[in-house]
Amino acid sequence: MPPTPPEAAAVFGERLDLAEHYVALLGTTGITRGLIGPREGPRLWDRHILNCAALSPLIPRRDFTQAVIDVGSGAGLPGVVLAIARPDLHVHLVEPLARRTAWLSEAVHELGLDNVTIHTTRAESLWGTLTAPWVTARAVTGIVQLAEWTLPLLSVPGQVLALKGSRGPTELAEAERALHRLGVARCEAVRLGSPRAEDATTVLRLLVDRPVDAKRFRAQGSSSAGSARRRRDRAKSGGDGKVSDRGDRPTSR
Ligand SMILES: C[S@@+](CC[C@H](N)C(=O)[O-])C[C@H]1O[C@@H](n2cnc3c(N)ncnc32)[C@H](O)[C@@H]1O
Repeated sequence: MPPTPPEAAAVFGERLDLAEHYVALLGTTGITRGLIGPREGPRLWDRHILNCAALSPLIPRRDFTQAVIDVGSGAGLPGVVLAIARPDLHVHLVEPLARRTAWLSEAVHELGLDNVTIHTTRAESLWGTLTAPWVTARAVTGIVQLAEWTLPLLSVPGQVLALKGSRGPTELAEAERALHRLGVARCEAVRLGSPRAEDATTVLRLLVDRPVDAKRFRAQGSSSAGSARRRRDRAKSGGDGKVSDRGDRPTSR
């Protein structure tokens, strides 16, 4: 297993042993069962764990439990990392592929995490049944399609936090008008500095201050304008937006 970097202690505090255990699971059965690419083993900490943990300071601590919906969790990135770093949060992992959620269930059980719920389904199928003030996602799809899938999951006020790489600000600039049309009140690209990051990390933050009606997206989803926008969005982001059962690419950060 890759050695634990010194920054990890500051991020995980007394739950560092849990983070190390999760890295060990990712680096063994996570790889053999195809949840994470075989070349990711040596860079699990830098490219995955610390990259995902960078989201944590964007969710302020409250004196009550806040829910987070992590969409397209794959091997639990960033949802499991947040659940380990932040026992004050309850994290819902949303992942449609049963093969992946089977591994996630075993991992969550082995880590003894009691602040995680796993949903084997697509984000859109939870519209009207699950809401939270925070939605997180990494490497799932382009920002406009992600907004379509996730804005109906937000309680108000609420935020989508999408982890991106150095191209994040450009992606946001290109998507801003479409995002406002979908009901986003404000959006910004937050640059996160990490001395160990291979690539600059950006979080695209979408703020919503009134409920977003999912019916609008159902209607848009059937329109040719909606389909054309999604095709453009996918092409720009490199995200496929499809649910395929191949091994995860490292990320499209
Ligand atoms: C490239 S993987 C990224 C996994 C993880 N977030 C990471 O950074 O390693 C994208 C994941 O999104 C899931 N996904 C695709 N469409 C989805 C949808 N509509 N709702 C929820 N998850 C979806 C896929 O099954 C896949 O596991």
